[in-house]
Amino acid sequence: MNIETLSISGLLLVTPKKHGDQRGFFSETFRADVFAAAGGDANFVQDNHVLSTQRGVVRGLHFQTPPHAQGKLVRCTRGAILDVAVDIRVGSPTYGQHVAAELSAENWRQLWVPPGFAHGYVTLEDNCEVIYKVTDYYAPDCDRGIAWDDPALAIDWRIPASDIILSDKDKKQPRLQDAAAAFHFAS
Ligand SMILES: Cc1cn([C@H]2C[C@H](O)[C@@H](COP(=O)(O)OP(=O)(O)O[C@H]3O[C@H](C)C(=O)[C@H](O)[C@H]3O)O2)c(=O)[nH]c1=O
Repeated sequence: MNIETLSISGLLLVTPKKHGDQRGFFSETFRADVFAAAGGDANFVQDNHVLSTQRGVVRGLHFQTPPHAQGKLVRCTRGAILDVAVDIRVGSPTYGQHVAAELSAENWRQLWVPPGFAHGYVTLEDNCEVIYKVTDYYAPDCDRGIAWDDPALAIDWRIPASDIILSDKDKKQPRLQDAAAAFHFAS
């Protein structure tokens, strides 16, 4: 399992090893000891499995506010997504900046998104399945969002805006500048 840091502190790109043979493959997709040794501070309590049937589905940008903020370890087991994490920690030197990582059944990569980030992804193919572990339970009252197309974030989703498919909720998320501050950077 290879784990590398990214341009924004706290984010990790995890690439588990696939052991292939004539039957297929075996892969340890999560190891608590390896993840912790790389700085992943996580106690996962819930697994999510999501199917998006069409290319161009954007889910996000979402986060849960404290006391139910979630860290997320995200992977794509069918198709391909562009996974995006936006630093929303007030006072962070990278506040409002993002990392975008292509996660796919092919590259087998995972993105660790700690609390303090808004998270979202776009499907790059039809029939994408995303599985992710989270460090706190679903708390609808703490569910918040940022507009996927906030011009201040300048996210290149790689899919024409005319092809983007959104939930009704995500059609009316606020821009970051208009959203209540939920996280403060602790250096
Ligand atoms: C998040 C969640 C949702 N639900 C139910 C609530 C709705 O009936 C249905 C769809 O929920 P929603 O439209 O919020 O799903 P997404 O748009 O995929 O939301 C996710 O999008 C981005 C990628 C995230 O990072 C979050 O994990 C999450 O906000 O699943 C649950 O039962 N449990 C849950 O943990």
